Amino acid sequence: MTAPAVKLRITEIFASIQGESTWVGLPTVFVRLTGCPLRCSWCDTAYAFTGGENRSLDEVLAEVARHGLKHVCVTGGEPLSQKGCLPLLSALCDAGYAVSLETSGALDIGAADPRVSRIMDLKAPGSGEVERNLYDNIAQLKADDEVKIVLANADDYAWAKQQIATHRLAERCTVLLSPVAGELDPAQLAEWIVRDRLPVRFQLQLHKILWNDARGR
Ligand SMILES: C[S@@+](CC[C@H](N)C(=O)[O-])C[C@H]1O[C@@H](n2cnc3c(N)ncnc32)[C@H](O)[C@@H]1O
Ligand SMILES: Nc1nc2[nH]cc(C(=O)O)c2c(=O)[nH]1
Ligand code: SF4
Ligand SMILES: [Mg+2]
Repeated sequence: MTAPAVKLRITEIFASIQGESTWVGLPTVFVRLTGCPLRCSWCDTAYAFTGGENRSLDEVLAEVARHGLKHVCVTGGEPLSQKGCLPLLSALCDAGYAVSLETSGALDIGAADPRVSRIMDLKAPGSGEVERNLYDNIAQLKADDEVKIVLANADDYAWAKQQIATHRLAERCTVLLSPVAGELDPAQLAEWIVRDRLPVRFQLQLHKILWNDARGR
């Protein structure tokens, strides 16, 4: 009996410079899956909540291959909200790509192919989705995963400090602190991090510096 066809709903596939995580700066193919069960107040990708096109796994792999890059970032929307995301991740790894997964932290990361670098958000209160954090994910984090906390204000920063200490996040993997574009002054966040000697990596969304909020960049 042949395996059922893998279905994927895709918003966009594009080549750009990785703008986030420790992979920042690398030419990368982005595969943006459609749909998300969360509605973070500051989400910069609401256009991926709906729409998209049905694509087969083979069609997606062929389009990724046409870009001729080594790095692939599977994102969304919330990619793990589609069952097809898991076989997509494994097929990309089997094809020899270096794969990262951008995920909200609200869904179980445990079934993702262990070769994938999971860039997992921990939603701060300013997102309006702090209740959705799935704390069981933390014990599953590997050294090549990353936790990203996007901060909208000083309260979010205080919350992040508490989370980092309580869950000893920096002992597990890289912790990224990222300011909400247009809400928290990046320089202010950088000064807090240095002042408090936080064991984190400050991040700015590089692609927004290059191309503002353009889609498909
Ligand atoms: C669009 S989300 C898609 C992946 C997944 N749904 C998630 O939330 O991690 C990709 C990344 O962009 C971040 N992000 C979304 N809107 C942002 C904003 N306005 N400022 C800074 N980061 C933002 C998210 O926190 C997440 O780390
Ligand atoms: N250039 C670029 N880098 C990114 N890294 C993570 C992104 C995302 O939307 O998940 C993203 C994105 O949308 N564009
Ligand atoms: S989980 Fe990700 S895609 Fe969904 S609303 Fe939040 S930032 Fe946007
Ligand atoms: Mg983005």
